[in-house]
Amino acid sequence: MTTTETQAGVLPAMADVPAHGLRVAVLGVGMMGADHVARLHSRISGAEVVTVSDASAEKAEQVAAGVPRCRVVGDPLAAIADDGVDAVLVATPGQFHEEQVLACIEHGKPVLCEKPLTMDADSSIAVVRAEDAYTARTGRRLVQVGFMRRFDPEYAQLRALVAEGGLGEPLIVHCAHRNAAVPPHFTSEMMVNDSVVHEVDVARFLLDEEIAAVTVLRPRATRHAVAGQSDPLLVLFETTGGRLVDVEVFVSTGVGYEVRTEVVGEDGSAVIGLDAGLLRTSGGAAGPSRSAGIAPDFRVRFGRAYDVELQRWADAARRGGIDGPGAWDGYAAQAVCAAGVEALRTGRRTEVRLEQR
Ligand SMILES: NC(=O)c1ccc[n+]([C@@H]2O[C@H](COP(=O)([O-])OP(=O)(O)OC[C@H]3O[C@@H](n4cnc5c(N)ncnc54)[C@H](O)[C@@H]3O)[C@@H](O)[C@H]2O)c1
Ligand SMILES: O[C@H]1[C@H](O)[C@@H](O)[C@H](O)[C@@H](O)[C@H]1O
Repeated sequence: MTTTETQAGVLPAMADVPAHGLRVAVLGVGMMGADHVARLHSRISGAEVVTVSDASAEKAEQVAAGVPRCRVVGDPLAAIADDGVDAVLVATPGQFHEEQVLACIEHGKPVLCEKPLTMDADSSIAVVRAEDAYTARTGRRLVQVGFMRRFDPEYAQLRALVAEGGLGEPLIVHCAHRNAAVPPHFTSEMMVNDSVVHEVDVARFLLDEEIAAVTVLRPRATRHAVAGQSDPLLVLFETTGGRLVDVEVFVSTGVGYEVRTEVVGEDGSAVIGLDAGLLRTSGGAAGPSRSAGIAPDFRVRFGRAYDVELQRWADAARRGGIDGPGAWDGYAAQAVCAAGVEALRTGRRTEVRLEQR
């Protein structure tokens, strides 16, 4: 079974393509949503943001003011149901994704949902099933999950190298995922669910197989850790093909946004995410000379990936489909994270419970 979904085969006939640009509603215009609105408005062709919705009316008004003809709709479900909206981008906090994505399926609207698909594996599989029922009726897929690293040129190159056998059989993947800082409410569970979820998807994307078990180790914590948090963590995935993936997740480095991945194969290894010009990243708070070349956050490091992700999604959505990681990928990531949170709690190796596809 392949874990990489390409949806070109389920796109409808060209007759269904709207003559106008894709009219997008963006739900949640906080850090990511506002960034995506700006991106859709200024860098993505064939799409326009016609509606924004946010729990904070003030924030929504502020963002809408920057986009001609964009209106504010208070109720996100009304924005989804609106006939003047062709597709939806969900960038609300994770706990609202399930209801909003299910509403998109009900109204037959393509949706790009920021990660996580939902907050747990049970609700994610419910989304997979709802979309499957829609696909059985229409031949269309609607749900794309915002695992943007798949659209990053370095990750795409690494996957191509692995897929064409350039490293021989891949055996081990080493990952580092470091954030300069996180808000005070960011728990160790969130380090798994919100941060390591990207490595879950990267591992499935690079190796094209599922993750079978997760172990989480808690090394000595940094004195900068948020109260009650174990930071850093070392997370180990075992894949169904017997490969190992280790992830160092460290969210209070005080330095910058460092995301590295190295694949070690039988015939060589390849690493991405090494910022050219970087000499050292240690020594306390980031100063310009110490962190030269390191992106401050994901909006900078993955800016190009978000551009490609949204352009390809908008192009596919105009034809009524998706082009990227789908609901199953979102579900599989949640199932692995659930095992990760249990492994974090118990200190034991925990097997992933994945439904039959
Ligand atoms: N792909 C990535 O690299 C990446 C990076 C950061 C965040 N994210 C994801 O993007 C999503 C948003 O994260 P963020 O950092 O922008 O959060 P945020 O808190 O900055 O923004 C969320 C916004 O949603 C609004 N909101 C809350 N409940 C709502 C509701 N029911 N309906 C409409 N609006 C509502 C809030 O008022 C806020 O403006 C999360 O799912 C997060 O995991 C992804
Ligand atoms: O929600 C964010 C986001 O997903 C980033 O890409 C990740 O690096 C952060 O650790 C996480 O908190």
